[in-house]
Amino acid sequence: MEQRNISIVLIGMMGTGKSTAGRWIAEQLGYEFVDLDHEIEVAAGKRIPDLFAEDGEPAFRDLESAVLAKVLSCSKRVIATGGGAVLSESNCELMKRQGWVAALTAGAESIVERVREDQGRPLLAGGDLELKVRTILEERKDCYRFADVTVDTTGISAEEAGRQILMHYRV
Ligand SMILES: Nc1ncnc2c1ncn2[C@@H]1O[C@H](COP(=O)(O)OP(=O)(O)O)[C@@H](O)[C@H]1O
Ligand SMILES: O=C(O)C1=C[C@@H](OP(=O)(O)O)[C@@H](O)[C@H](O)C1
Ligand SMILES: [Mg+2]
Repeated sequence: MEQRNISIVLIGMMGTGKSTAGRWIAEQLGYEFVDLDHEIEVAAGKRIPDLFAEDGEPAFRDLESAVLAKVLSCSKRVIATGGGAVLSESNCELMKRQGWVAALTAGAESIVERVREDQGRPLLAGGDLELKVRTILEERKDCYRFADVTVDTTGISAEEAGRQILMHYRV
């Protein structure tokens, strides 16, 4: 597929700025912005915390995979995935085959600051936030390596992260 039309898929830990940078990149390119979490909420008819609480994480993951396959069927999209979409190997294979994949990273302290006020992430709810962030970062540290490009967002704005991704995409 011609790289200039291929959909951009953003992966990375919660709070690395996938949704924020993704929306900005889509605006710059005139591509459609798709937030996978939003599409999952529409498909489920409920918010993500309710989906986790009422149906469980496995049900969320199944829906995540189904919605991912659907949104990857079109080019000229910027797709912000959820941080755990990479936990399924078949999801990763699909992203790699159907999209151009950019991974966002950030240090644990930055992530904690960014997600602290947001109650929308059930995996980070309750207890010691920093410990949860560090544990999940460690558990998933190898899951984002398959990306075509990786951008560290620590200390830079979401817009600057988007700019760096676009520079690589346009090459
Ligand atoms: N590069 C950045 N620097 C500072 N804050 C950011 C940055 N990117 C995103 N944010 C903020 O961090 C929070 C989480 O961003 P979000 O885009 O939802 O991340 P993700 O989709 O990766 O979980 C939001 O409040 C957002 O405004
Ligand atoms: O990392 C994860 O497992 C998750 C990340 C969230 O998306 P963001 O990465 O956009 O926060 C959302 O999909 C859900 O709460 C689970
Ligand atoms: Mg997001």
